[in-house]
Amino acid sequence: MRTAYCVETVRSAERELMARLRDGALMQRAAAGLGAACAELLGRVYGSRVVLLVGSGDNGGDCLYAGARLARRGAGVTAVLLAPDRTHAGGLAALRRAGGGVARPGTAEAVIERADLVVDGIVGIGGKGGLRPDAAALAEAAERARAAVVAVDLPSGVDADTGEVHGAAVRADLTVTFGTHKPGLLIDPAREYAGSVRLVDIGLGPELPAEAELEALQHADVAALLPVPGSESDKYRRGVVGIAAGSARYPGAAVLAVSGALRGGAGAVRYVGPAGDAVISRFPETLVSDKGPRKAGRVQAWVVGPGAGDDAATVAEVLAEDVPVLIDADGLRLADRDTVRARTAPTLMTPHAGEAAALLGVAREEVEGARLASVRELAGRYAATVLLKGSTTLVADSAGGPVRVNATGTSWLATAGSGDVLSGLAGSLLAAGLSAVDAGSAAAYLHGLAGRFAADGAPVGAHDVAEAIPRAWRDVRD
Ligand SMILES: NC(=O)C1=CN([C@@H]2O[C@H](COP(=O)(O)OP(=O)(O)OC[C@H]3O[C@@H](n4cnc5c(N)ncnc54)[C@H](O)[C@@H]3O)[C@@H](O)[C@H]2O)[C@@H](O)CC1
Ligand SMILES: [K+]
Repeated sequence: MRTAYCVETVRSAERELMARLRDGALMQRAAAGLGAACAELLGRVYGSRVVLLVGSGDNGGDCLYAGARLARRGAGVTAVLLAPDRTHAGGLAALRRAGGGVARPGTAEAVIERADLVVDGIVGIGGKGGLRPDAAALAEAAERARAAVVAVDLPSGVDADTGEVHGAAVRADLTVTFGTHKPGLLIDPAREYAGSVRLVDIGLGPELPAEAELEALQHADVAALLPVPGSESDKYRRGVVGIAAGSARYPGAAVLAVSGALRGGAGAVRYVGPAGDAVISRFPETLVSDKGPRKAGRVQAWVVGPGAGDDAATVAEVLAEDVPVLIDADGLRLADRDTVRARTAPTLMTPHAGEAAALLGVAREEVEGARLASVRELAGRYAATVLLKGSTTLVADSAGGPVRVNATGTSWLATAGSGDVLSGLAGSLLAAGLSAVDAGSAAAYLHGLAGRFAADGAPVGAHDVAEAIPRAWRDVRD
């Protein structure tokens, strides 16, 4: 499991740890890890040109000490100081002792333009809001330059706790972060600014609380969640998932939701709705019923909404069932909020940013720019588990606990019907007995991986993604 902690938690863990260490020890650990990562990126340190962008806090201190390490190995290191009178004194002295220098006023842009590597120590977890104009100018110069950019702890200008980016921020190729990931490094849009992320252990682990603010499942975590039939299993014990989806106008949504559900681990898939013929001709193993959800027979979890058009009655009927329900697509618009809130069985809602924006009454860009706040707000409003789809999918539960973030997705997944496959897959995992948070995050993980396998660098259709789910499943369990 990859975990991320907010600034406040990091600060208090650091205080605990620093109380037991000599002054400056943590910064030396950070600088050693940072220096090593920079050296690796440079390949040849001797003779390389390194420019340090140095703000007035400890982030600048890390940067200066790492720069001193590179200077001792023969790099030409120049520091650009944003606030010369408030620069970390120890770090600057170390850089000078190692043979590094400070850029003369007015030469910053020229120095950056000639650099092989720019190290961004403008601001770290002490940052507030978008970069100030003088810092923003340096970030822009670094973006224009051909140099590789390494961010210290965080790309300067991104919000560590939320992943929001307000105004200019540094675009890094690599971010070297200390002690723990910060939520912003795993959530878009900030994640994109971070490039690849390397975590340097500075001994913070034992001081961090057991429960993180954000979690990202890895292969082993997903493998442990996936249901495996035992020798005594029959289809009912493995779970029956009901799919109430599709309409005369959108029969394909039903087919795709069923295609995801068949690969999700439930023992049987029951389909209810007007697209029965289309479903059965593609997937003859589906149990098809035209009697409506209540009379469909045994179901351990329902998926309602994909391609549902305006069929509010079916949505209401499903929500009245006392089993886990996944609401997607049209169902999100048709579901009555108070009814969802009053449910005692789990509810998992799976909006994309546009659907989430409609439910929240804000613009789509607002949701995309503040994904963490949006998913939490929706979970609270509906007293449900909410999976917000996107380049970094988030899953939040109204009861609190860590928000899950999924990063296996690929932009090739932004294709019609891909969400229907996900809802079937997640519904199937719900029927197999996973909690709403686990079902949502394991489904997002498998779906993302399946998308990568199916796409392999080329456009794919949603049915290709569904067909690649077994491969994703095997890959995770290997
Ligand atoms: N606290 C610790 O134990 C450790 C901290 N470390 C480093 O220290 C950093 C935190 O240091 P600080 O608390 O000094 O804070 P920072 O260095 O992150 O930022 C504070 C400085 O940035 C300026 N600033 C804030 N917002 C700005 C903006 N929007 N535009 C331009 N300038 C802005 C402030 O005026 C202040 O001088 C971490 O990110 C990490 O790099 C590491 O050395 C490891 C140990
Ligand atoms: K930084």
